[in-house]
Amino acid sequence: MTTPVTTSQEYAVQLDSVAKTYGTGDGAVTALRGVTLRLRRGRFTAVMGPSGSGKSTFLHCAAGLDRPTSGTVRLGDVDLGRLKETALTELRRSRIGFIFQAYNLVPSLSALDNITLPLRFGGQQADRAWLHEVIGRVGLAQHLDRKPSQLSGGQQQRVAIARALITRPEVVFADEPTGALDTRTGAQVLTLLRDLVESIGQTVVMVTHDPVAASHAHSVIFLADGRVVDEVARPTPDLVATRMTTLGDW
Ligand SMILES: Nc1ncnc2c1ncn2[C@@H]1O[C@H](COP(=O)(O)OP(=O)(O)OP(=O)(O)O)[C@@H](O)[C@H]1O
Repeated sequence: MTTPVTTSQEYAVQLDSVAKTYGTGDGAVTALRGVTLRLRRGRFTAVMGPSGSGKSTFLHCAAGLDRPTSGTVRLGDVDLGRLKETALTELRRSRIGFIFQAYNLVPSLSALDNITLPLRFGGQQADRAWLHEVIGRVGLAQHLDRKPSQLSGGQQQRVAIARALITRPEVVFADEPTGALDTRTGAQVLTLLRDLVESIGQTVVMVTHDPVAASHAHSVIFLADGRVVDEVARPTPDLVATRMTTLGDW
């Protein structure tokens, strides 16, 4: 019998005993209480949990936007806790993609300039072939000259997805990416994310409140009171909704 070799290459992100407390003394709030988690490469993982369960805190710590109070977060082989602030900023720009509920596009820039912004921040030129592929995948070829205000919500989120992909990041973190979209447009965005995982092997981690959104993922991790309490593979909306009702308000 051969023992499977577990290498860090198998996992895009690894959290070990991650705890996060905001504030000190009487006002201290503990948002994460020892989260240990491995996120496999090339998978679409959803993170769910009741309001206040620590989802945003988890995302911020896993993506290097915030530092845990204790424990370690690794992106591939890199221990984020060992990086100085400038190195962490550069890692976020070049190796992580972000998609937010509110799109977070620069209003004065065209769709094309928004998409290539992470490259320009790094003083890099766009790889023409990759830029072309990304624009094609998100279906924006006809709208590249438009400013965000001239685009629908779904189109703006597609710009944000293209921007997240342009540096070929190891992981894309999405925070309620369909929270501001109607059901149909939201479903299109989720299908696009899943297609990116299936076709180019993009690793995607998404925080959501929505069982239907979570059902587009390969698996769903459930948080409650700052802890991982369950994981469901091949989720369906019903399965996710049922699990959520046992976890409290959401
Ligand atoms: N900057 C902060 N300062 C103090 N407490 C915070 C801060 N950010 C979050 N918290 C607290 O940490 C806990 C977890 O918050 P977090 O935002 O991670 O939960 P969440 O699951 O994302 O919630 P929601 O679904 O409502 O967005 C909550 O009790 C929250 O009030």
